[in-house]
Amino acid sequence: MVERINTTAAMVAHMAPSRSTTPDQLARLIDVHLGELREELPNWMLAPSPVAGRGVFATRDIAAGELIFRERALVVGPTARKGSQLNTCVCCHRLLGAKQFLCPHRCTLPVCGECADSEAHHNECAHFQRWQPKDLSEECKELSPTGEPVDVVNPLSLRILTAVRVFYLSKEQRALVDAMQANAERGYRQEIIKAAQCFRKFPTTDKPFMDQLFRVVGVLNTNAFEAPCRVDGHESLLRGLFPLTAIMNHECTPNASHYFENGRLAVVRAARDIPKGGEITTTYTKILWSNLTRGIFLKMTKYFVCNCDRCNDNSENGTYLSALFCREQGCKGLVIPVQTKTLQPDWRCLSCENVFPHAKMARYQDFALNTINNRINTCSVRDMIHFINELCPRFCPPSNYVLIEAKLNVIWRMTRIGAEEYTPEELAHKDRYREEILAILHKLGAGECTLKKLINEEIQ
Ligand SMILES: C[S@@+](CC[C@H](N)C(=O)[O-])C[C@H]1O[C@@H](n2cnc3c(N)ncnc32)[C@H](O)[C@@H]1O
Repeated sequence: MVERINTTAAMVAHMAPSRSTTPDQLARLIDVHLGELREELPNWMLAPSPVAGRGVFATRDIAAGELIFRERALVVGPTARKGSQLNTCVCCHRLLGAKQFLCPHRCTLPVCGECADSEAHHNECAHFQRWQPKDLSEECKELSPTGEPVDVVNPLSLRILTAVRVFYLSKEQRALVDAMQANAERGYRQEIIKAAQCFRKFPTTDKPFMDQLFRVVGVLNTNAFEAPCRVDGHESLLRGLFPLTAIMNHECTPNASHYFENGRLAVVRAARDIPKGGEITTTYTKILWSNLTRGIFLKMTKYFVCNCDRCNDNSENGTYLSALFCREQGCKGLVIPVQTKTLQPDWRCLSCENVFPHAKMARYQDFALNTINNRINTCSVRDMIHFINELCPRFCPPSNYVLIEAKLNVIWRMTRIGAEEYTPEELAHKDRYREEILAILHKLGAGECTLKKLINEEIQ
């Protein structure tokens, strides 16, 4: 039975923080959370990490491909990202009708008829009602071409739902949330301030509650994953907190890979052999991104600078994923960043040895990125293959990560269910792209990573 909490004060009292969770307490909370998914003798353990904070470590040798753990989400909710279909039930994640899909109890959350009266929706429904959401449907009536009322969801209030759900977890589950790292980032406050504007009675003056909420949102932004979920053919992205998966620290070519089953189960496997005592790592970025792109992403979204071997090698294990063409007239050499420990390096040509300032090369990289991404968004697969093979080589070296990602996009589109028929020549290009990407993953030492599995098993 879900506990019913009726006032903000009761929620806060129920959510009292335990500031200093010891490693033993954290391990116990994780065990309780794993429940029957916890192995009797796990091949992992939690320990302080030389990389950052706590980490996950191998208790014995683990072979590549071996299962490390499976974990159910502690809490999930809608990501409500740009481009998400907001008319998706917040409980069962089914696609709802296009016009009327909001909860009949006027909490303004999109929910199906069955879930509207379910135990799972009860607390959050009452909670949103108490905050008195502003009803956008009335204001946006004129947007409907027929003048009929059309339900409208504010993505900002929808995104706060995962945080609200944290307040209704059990005491031990909330102690686990409280034991997780929360980066203190001012941008996270904006998320709450903007959400507050969607309600008439958001308790903005209730400092203890707001402090709790800021911390919960900090925990979510530091640790939550975007986990794909498919229900009746409808795909949505869930914002899911998987505490054990989240405790794994980042490495740009990690020794473990994680994937999600229907948004609610995380599965972690060894990508390479991991020796007893070794830290088990995962990646917070895309594996094919260049050093600079990963560095900027980690700095801007996770607030740290990675210092792994791959980040410290400006040839990027010989993959030259950052490389651009030399800007010197007549030279078609490859230019790569010189220094590795800065996000604004000088760039040097491997042929003529000329050095270029970062600003110039960053503009060139942006041009390549925008040109290729514009094509991806607007071109058919057939035109994309022509563009990649005939036009890209004029301005972008074949090793550049943007071009590699474009090839991955072509493979992906060609193997989608319901994709059109392709000529033998087009299929041969697809196979060549596959081989190229597998060779890059091999050079990176990525082992049995998720992308390799995807390329070999699903997008052949
Ligand atoms: C999801 S937490 C990882 C678990 C964290 N170590 C803990 O003790 O809870 C993500 C945070 O861990 C730290 N972190 C993870 N990988 C790192 C790395 N390779 N280098 C530096 N900091 C890292 C960063 O502060 C990052 O924002």
